[in-house]
Amino acid sequence: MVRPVALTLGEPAGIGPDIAIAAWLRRESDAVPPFYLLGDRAFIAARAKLLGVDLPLADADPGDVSGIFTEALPIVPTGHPTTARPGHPDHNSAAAVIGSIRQAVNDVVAGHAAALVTNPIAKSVLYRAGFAHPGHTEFLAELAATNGQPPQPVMLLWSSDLAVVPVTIHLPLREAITTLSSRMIVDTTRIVVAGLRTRFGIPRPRIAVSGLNPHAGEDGSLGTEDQTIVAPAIATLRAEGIDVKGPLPADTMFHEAARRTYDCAICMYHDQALIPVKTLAFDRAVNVTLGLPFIRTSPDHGTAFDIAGTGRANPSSLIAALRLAARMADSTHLA
Ligand SMILES: NC(=O)C1=CN([C@@H]2O[C@H](COP(=O)(O)OP(=O)(O)OC[C@H]3O[C@@H](n4cnc5c(N)ncnc54)[C@H](O)[C@@H]3O)[C@@H](O)[C@H]2O)C=CC1
Ligand SMILES: NCC(=O)COP(=O)(O)O
Repeated sequence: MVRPVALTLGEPAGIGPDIAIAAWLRRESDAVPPFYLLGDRAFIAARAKLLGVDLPLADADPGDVSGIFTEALPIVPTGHPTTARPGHPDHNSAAAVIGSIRQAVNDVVAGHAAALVTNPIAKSVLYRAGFAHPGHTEFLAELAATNGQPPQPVMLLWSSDLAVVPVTIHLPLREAITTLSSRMIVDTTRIVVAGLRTRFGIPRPRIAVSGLNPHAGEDGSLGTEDQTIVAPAIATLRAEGIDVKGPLPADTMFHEAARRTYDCAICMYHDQALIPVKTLAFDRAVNVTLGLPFIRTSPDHGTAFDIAGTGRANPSSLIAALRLAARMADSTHLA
């Protein structure tokens, strides 16, 4: 039996429901693997109606999904009635959003689902409801903790044009710079190399590490962190036999010819990594969390409140996330 992918509700006032519905409608044309949505059936039915879609829905258990998927979008109820209006986020939806994530993680950990795909959440809305984690990446690591110790999660943005990883993730830029350490770069890169080998079938990943400062510090005259933090991390990784180069000036490492020389770029902060990949591949890139004991992917974009409920949301990145999650779940033979 094919185990399905568990898809979370995400922020209900955003485009998550729209793209979930659109992905199911494209299940045949885009070879979308069987998935189920963890949410409120009446809410999904109302959004489909708003979008003008005649959508068959079926309440399901994860075990029933592969038999249902061709005929109806399977909904696994979470017990949280949801009433959000598109484009109008409300922190009262937080329990439904977080409940959906928790239940999906339980399903994956219990083996009922092959992988977890998350729809976008509005982080500031959840913060107002008391959510204490910067984003999914850190929350999922907390949920995966053993003996109170969360694994180090690594955010990989994957596309056929470019794969990038930010070493510091959801931090204010000032804090990202003071937090950055050689240890973080080394630990992150080790997790990336292991993930590319076991989940992506790249036996000897080629890694490019960016500098932090303009021109990677210009020999120390534009900042010393490239010499004192980044270069020693690269030396450590090289001594372990990892194919790694850098620190590379971040402004010149993403052009087409440069991209052909590496499999993944390790960057020092969020926007240094995400701007190039979202510019090159906004519709195709997938956010993957490495370092967890289960597979998690997500579309690269956010909640897009400006177009929720209008039918203009493009489901391509979600479809890529569903397909990649299923492919990664199939790749355990590479481990
Ligand atoms: N994995 C996650 O949960 C993520 C959540 N977010 C959250 O999303 C919220 C909004 O973030 P923004 O920076 O505005 O980014 P966004 O990605 O939601 O929107 C940026 C622009 O891209 C457009 N867009 C996004 N996805 C689209 C799609 N599938 N089809 C067509 N157009 C699309 C939007 O309409 C908007 O004009 C924030 O609260 C942020 O925290 C952002 C990124 C990832
Ligand atoms: N910009 C990427 C992003 O915010 C995704 O965060 P996460 O919710 O997947 O941790």
